[in-house]
Amino acid sequence: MQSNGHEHVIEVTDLRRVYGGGFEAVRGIDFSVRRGEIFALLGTNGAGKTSTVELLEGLAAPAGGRVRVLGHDPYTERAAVRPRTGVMLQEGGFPSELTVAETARMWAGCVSGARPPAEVLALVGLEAKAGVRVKQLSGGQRRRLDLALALLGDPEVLFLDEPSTGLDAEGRRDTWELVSALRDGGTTVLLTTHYLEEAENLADRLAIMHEGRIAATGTPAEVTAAQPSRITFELPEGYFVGDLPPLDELGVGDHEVDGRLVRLRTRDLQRAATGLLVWAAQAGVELRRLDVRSASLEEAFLGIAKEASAKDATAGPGAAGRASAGADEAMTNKEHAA
Ligand SMILES: Nc1ncnc2c1ncn2[C@@H]1O[C@H](COP(=O)(O)OP(=O)(O)OP(=O)(O)O)[C@@H](O)[C@H]1O
Repeated sequence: MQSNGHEHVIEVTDLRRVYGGGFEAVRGIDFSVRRGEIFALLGTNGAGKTSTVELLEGLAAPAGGRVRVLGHDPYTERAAVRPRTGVMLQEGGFPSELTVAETARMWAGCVSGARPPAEVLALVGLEAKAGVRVKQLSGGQRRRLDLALALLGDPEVLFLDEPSTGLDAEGRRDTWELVSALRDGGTTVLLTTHYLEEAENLADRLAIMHEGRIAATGTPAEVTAAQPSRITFELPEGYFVGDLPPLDELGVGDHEVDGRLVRLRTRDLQRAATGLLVWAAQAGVELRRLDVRSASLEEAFLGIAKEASAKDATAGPGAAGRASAGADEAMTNKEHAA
C-alpha cells in the first residue's frame, strides 16, 4: 500500500468488468489513489466510470484484475471495507414520503457510529429542509441529501458518482467547497464527473476514461501539458504564411489558415510565441486578434477522446468490439443500501 512515501488507499490493477451478454465495459485499467487526495474519473458517456466505481464500492465482482480499498477486496471483504467508506450513488432511491430528517435518521440506523443526522444535514446546507418530504425536494437538494447520507459514517474514503449533476452553479460551488474541506480534513475522495471544470477545480489527480480504458492520467496540469497549445492571429495586410519564420523552427506542429486568420498548434508555446513576436517586431507589423493559450482540460479531453477513437478504428473490429465472457452480477442500489 506504500509507494514513494504515499499510502495508496485505492489500488486498481488490470481491472475488467463484463456485463451479461458479454459486453466488456471496463477493459483492463490501472490506477491508484493516495490517502487524502481527490481523484476524478472523467470520461465520455458510457466510458465505464460508473462500472468502475461500482467495483470499487464492492457492488460487483470484477471479471478480471484486482481492486483493493484500504488494503481489502471490497467485494469479498465487504464487512471490513463498507464501514470505512461513504457512497453517493447516481440514484439514491429514497422513500419519497419520508421527510429529510426522517430519511437521515433511518439511514443513520444502518450505519455503526453514525454522526448526528442534523450535523450532516447542516454540512450540506439542508438544515432548513429537515421537515420537508423528500418528494418535495428539487433535484439538486436530493443530490445534497445523497451526499449527507454518504457522510453519516464519517468515512475515510468517499465515493461520489457525479456529485454535482442537477445542481445549479451555486450548489455546485458549495459542493466543491465541501468536498475540498473533507479532503483537507484527511478524507480520500474518488469522484466521477462530466464537468471538466469540476475536475479542474477539485481534483488533485484524474484519469480520463474512454471506451473502457484509461486514455490519460495525472494531475490536471500534467494532462493538459501533454496537449498542444494554440496561437491564433490575423496575418498583417500584404503578408502570407510563407512570410512567417519557418514554422518547424518555431516548434509549430501544425497550422490552419482560415481567410486571414492563422491558427498554430505547438508543444513549445514559449518558443513559438517568442519567435512570432520577434518576427512581428522586426517586420514592424501588428498581429491583430492575437490569442496565445495553453490547452484547457476540455481541449485535452476532446483531443484524447478523438485520438483514442482513431486508434480503435485503425486497430480493427476486434479492438472496437467490447465483447467478452464471464459477466458479473451487480447488486442493485437497493441491495447496496440495505
Ligand atoms: N447492467 C448493464 N448491462 C449491460 N451493459 C451495461 C450495464 N450497465 C452499463 N452498461 C454499459 O457499460 C458501458 C459503461 O457504462 P457506465 O455506466 O459505466 O459508463 P459511464 O462512464 O458511467 O457513463 P455515463 O457518463 O453516461 O454515466 C456503457 O456502454 C453501458 O451501456
